[in-house]
Amino acid sequence: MASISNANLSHVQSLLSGQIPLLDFVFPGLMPTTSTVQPLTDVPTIYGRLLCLCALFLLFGKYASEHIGNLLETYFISRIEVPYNDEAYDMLIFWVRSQPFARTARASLAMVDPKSPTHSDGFGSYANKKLLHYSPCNGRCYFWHKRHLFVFERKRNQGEFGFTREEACISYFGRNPNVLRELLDECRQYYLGLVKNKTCVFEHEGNRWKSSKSRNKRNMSTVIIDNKLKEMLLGDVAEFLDPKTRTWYTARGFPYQRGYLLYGPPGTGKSSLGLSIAGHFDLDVYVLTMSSLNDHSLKTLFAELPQHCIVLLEDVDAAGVHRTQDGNTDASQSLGQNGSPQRSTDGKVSLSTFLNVLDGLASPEGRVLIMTTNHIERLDPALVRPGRVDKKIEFQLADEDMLSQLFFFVYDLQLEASAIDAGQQKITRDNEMLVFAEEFVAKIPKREFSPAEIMSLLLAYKRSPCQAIASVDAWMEKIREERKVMRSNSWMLHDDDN
Ligand SMILES: Nc1ncnc2c1ncn2[C@@H]1O[C@H](COP(=O)(O)OP(=O)(O)OP(=O)(O)O)[C@@H](O)[C@H]1O
Repeated sequence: MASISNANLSHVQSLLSGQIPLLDFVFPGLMPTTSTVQPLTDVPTIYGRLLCLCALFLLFGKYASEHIGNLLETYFISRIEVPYNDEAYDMLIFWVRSQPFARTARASLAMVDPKSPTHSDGFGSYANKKLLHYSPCNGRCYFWHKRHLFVFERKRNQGEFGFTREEACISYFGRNPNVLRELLDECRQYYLGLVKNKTCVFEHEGNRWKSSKSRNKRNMSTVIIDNKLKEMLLGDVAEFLDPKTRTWYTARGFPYQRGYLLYGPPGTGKSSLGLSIAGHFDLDVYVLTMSSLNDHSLKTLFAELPQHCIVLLEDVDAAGVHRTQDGNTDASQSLGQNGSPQRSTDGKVSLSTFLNVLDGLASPEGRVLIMTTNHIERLDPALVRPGRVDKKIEFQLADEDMLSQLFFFVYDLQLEASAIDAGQQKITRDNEMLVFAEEFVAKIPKREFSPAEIMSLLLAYKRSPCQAIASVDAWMEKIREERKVMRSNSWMLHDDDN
């Protein structure tokens, strides 16, 4: 028996000493491991030899599996990486979240579903409040889809400026890249279904745009401004977005871009109009917050804008766009806060960079810039010159026509609901509403209150036009009083500054 086992062992030993160079040939890089292990096969006892053999096979198994894994990945697996800052990332993640395999992943990311209610259902039950949704995270998920085996990988780590960065990749066992493209197209369709009738809003994280939220499209009819002005603006944007206009610009060497400055008192509908234009033309909105930018990030962000989008820069006067006292738009001058020129060493945006970026040399074509301000007089003339700002549109406090439109805007919908009982009754209500509207308009001085203020009164009595009319006097007193207090506070602040 012993002689058999000794013969076997010596056979294995000779086999190994013969096979190891062969293994090194098949699996390059294995040499250092095998040469370390080879002296161990000379161990005299049978148990020692068996132990060495086991260790050798384990090492070999580990190496072989890695090597085979790499081979498979290189030659038999197709893969698509999806960058975090691209909208394709949202497309993939939203789709993954909706899939059954996302619910069974062992490592998941939990987040509150923004669409779930944030309040109780009115009967004290919180069953549906702040529901969580889960998506696979930090690991691999295998799933079957349309008869193919896919792998979804996602990693989260700390990125620049303390922002969380993620990486995602989707791969499948096969050599046809179209299978992955078809899957991503399915993700795209799913995402487009989710954001249908929504305006996608992007904000910046460091030097990158990131989709922040999508909000319901705001209908143009919900922004009450002079109708002619509205039509002029819609016509202007429509003409700009027309492909023929692009060809016209290109033929003449003009940068294909458009800029609007909406100015006027607070609460007159400037931002609302910007968002409703985006909704009307189905454009995404990119919101710029100048206070968190420097020259480099501003240039990078403009360079990464897609074709045809709206760039919204609110309260541009608060970004402190000024000229130096010697009249230069020097690069060392920055868009600091409170309108005071600052040196660019503090990492803010310099006026000259801002103007260059607006001139469009580094930005993609087709962007529509909408800037809003309450103080047009504080803006540097260079900023608002034609070419940078093509149209300046003034927003005003509510006049007679706007007051009446706002009144009907709030109560007209109720009128529609009550129109179920149609006929004579409806006509009577219509007449009644006209009388109410006239009474309401007559009580409020023109150009004293903003549409936002008027809206706040009407919404407080949204079910009772009579009560709204009855409350007008007290409400005006309250608003005037509040304004006085605010004015005296701002003088006090001003005195303190001195
Ligand atoms: N012209 C308007 N028509 C309809 N709603 C309006 C109008 N103006 C203001 N509102 C309402 O008032 C609120 C504030 O409006 P918005 O933010 O658009 O004003 P703004 O002019 O941009 O103000 P600010 O200059 O302070 O940024 C919104 O809820 C909006 O619906």
